[in-house]
Amino acid sequence: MNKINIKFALDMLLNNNKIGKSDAIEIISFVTKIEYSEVMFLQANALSKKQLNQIIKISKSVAKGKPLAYILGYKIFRAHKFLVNKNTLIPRIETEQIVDYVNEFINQQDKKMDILDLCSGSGCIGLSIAIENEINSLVLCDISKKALNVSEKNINLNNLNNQVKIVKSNFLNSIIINKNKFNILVCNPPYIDINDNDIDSSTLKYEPKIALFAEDNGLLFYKEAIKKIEKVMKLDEKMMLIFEIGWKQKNDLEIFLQTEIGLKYKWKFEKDYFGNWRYMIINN
Ligand SMILES: C[S@@+](CC[C@H](N)C(=O)[O-])C[C@H]1O[C@@H](n2cnc3c(N)ncnc32)[C@H](O)[C@@H]1O
Repeated sequence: MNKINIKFALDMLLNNNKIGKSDAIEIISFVTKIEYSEVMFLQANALSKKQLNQIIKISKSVAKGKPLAYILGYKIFRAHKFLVNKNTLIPRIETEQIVDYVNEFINQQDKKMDILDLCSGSGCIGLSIAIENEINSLVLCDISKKALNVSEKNINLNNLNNQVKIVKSNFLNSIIINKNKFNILVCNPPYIDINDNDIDSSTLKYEPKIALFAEDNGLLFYKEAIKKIEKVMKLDEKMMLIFEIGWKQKNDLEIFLQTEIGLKYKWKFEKDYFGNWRYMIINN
């Protein structure tokens, strides 16, 4: 048996303490073009010298702190492939759960929904919803033209051109000017306090600052969206807003919700799978 095989490369990658098992399989799949789900069954397959060198090069870059998604040029999110580059945040596993809440809401409705993904980045949230449901329309909205270019590629990759539109906007400005209204608003805005020093060094070095930081202790975008509910949501139909939040932000947001919307709408907070407060959901 050829010693330079997939098993050899997997063992080598797993010796790199920055690479977990699923990333190691993803690297092998990327280099060999073997489906992710097949890699573990084909461990005896030989690797060429070129493939092994490519795997070693990727492993070294990851060891230096470069995020694997930026090296490969994509990230798997809810089993869907999304292209990413240095202009888009890398989709996070916590964010996947937003789509579960939206899917549940959509399943309870008898009409197709109009959806806004605000601060859309790669488009991973909105496009996952469009892939997993029958929707009426989806708008991806971001201030970064470069991020929108990536999301456009992701629309094409998933054959969603008919339902999805892209809008470049400073938060809700263009949406409000165009008088667009939605049943569902999903939003994972920048929410790290600009004075927060406790940020993963790789995130800080490689990911776009514009995707990370927000003023007002990181609360600026939530407050703006909550104040504008009447202007962007279809209030005479069933509606839902769902935001990803920082794990320390629930109390401050609760106080803001009490003063800003009181009993006008229902709201709740939910924890992610790691036990952190992570989602703010507002309904009529
Ligand atoms: C935390 S990232 C989220 C990206 C993607 N939705 C996700 O979950 O992976 C925040 C996004 O907000 C965008 N953004 C920052 N400031 C904005 C603004 N004023 N208006 C619209 N989008 C903004 C950034 O360009 C970035 O793509």
